[in-house]
Amino acid sequence: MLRISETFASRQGEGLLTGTDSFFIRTSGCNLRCWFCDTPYASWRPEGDPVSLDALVQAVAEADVRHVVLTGGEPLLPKESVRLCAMLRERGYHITIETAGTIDRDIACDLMSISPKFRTSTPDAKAHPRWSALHEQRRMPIETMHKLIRQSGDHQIKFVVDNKSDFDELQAIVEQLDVPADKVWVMPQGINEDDLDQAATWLRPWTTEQGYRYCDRMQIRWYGNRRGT
Ligand SMILES: C[S@@+](CC[C@H](N)C(=O)[O-])C[C@H]1O[C@@H](n2cnc3c(N)ncnc32)[C@H](O)[C@@H]1O
Ligand SMILES: Nc1nc2[nH]cc(C(=O)O)c2c(=O)[nH]1
Ligand code: SF4
Ligand SMILES: [Mg+2]
Repeated sequence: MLRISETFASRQGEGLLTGTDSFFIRTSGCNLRCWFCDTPYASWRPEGDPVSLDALVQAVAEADVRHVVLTGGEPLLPKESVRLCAMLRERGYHITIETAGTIDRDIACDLMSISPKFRTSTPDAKAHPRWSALHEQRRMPIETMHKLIRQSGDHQIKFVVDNKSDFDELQAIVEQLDVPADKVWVMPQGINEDDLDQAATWLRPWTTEQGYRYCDRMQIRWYGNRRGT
């Protein structure tokens, strides 16, 4: 069983597979608490009931797509995700895992999409002292990220940039992960088109200068910031 906040058919809105029809499985629960989390119903206030792995495989079959995105919350937190991923791959699906990359699991997927969390994503220490400390302690286990990358067919590193002060940390992480520039995606923090358009004015040129790839959040442009899209 896996606690699930939502499943839905949509198009991948971010990164390498942008535009690809996909079935999304969103686990509930997260070991971090980014202040900007766009799915608080899977992190800060986790919702949803346990669903059997067989029922999830069945839901994927009914969706009639080849691509599955396992996201959350943090999909590597429940160990049952390893089995679900294996079951789906045995059936020939392409699996993307959207993860913050902080949990060490022996899991194989087709595209490991790691979104490392900067110090600026830590929640406010006064309002959330416990989660602020845990976020800081957990967010950057570089060796775990290396291992997740090694285990998967392909990978992308997708940074959420809130402001220019994130640039130095981004560069330091790219260096430590030792990934080529074309695996690095730079995505603006934002949950509406105005945020995205504003960020693009300063973030897109910087991204291009560095040789990285710019990651718009197309689902917001296609559907708005709505659940189940
Ligand atoms: C909700 S997270 C779930 C997977 C995993 N916990 C993670 O953070 O990678 C899915 C994706 O949304 C990104 N994200 C969450 N809130 C965001 C925001 N306000 N602006 C931009 N990206 C955001 C995350 O960085 C991640 O790439
Ligand atoms: N359309 C769409 N594309 C996405 N790519 C990553 C998502 C996520 O929340 O992990 C996501 C999502 O929630 N919707
Ligand atoms: S790690 Fe992902 S799911 Fe967890 S709080 Fe941060 S953005 Fe939300
Ligand atoms: Mg999302």
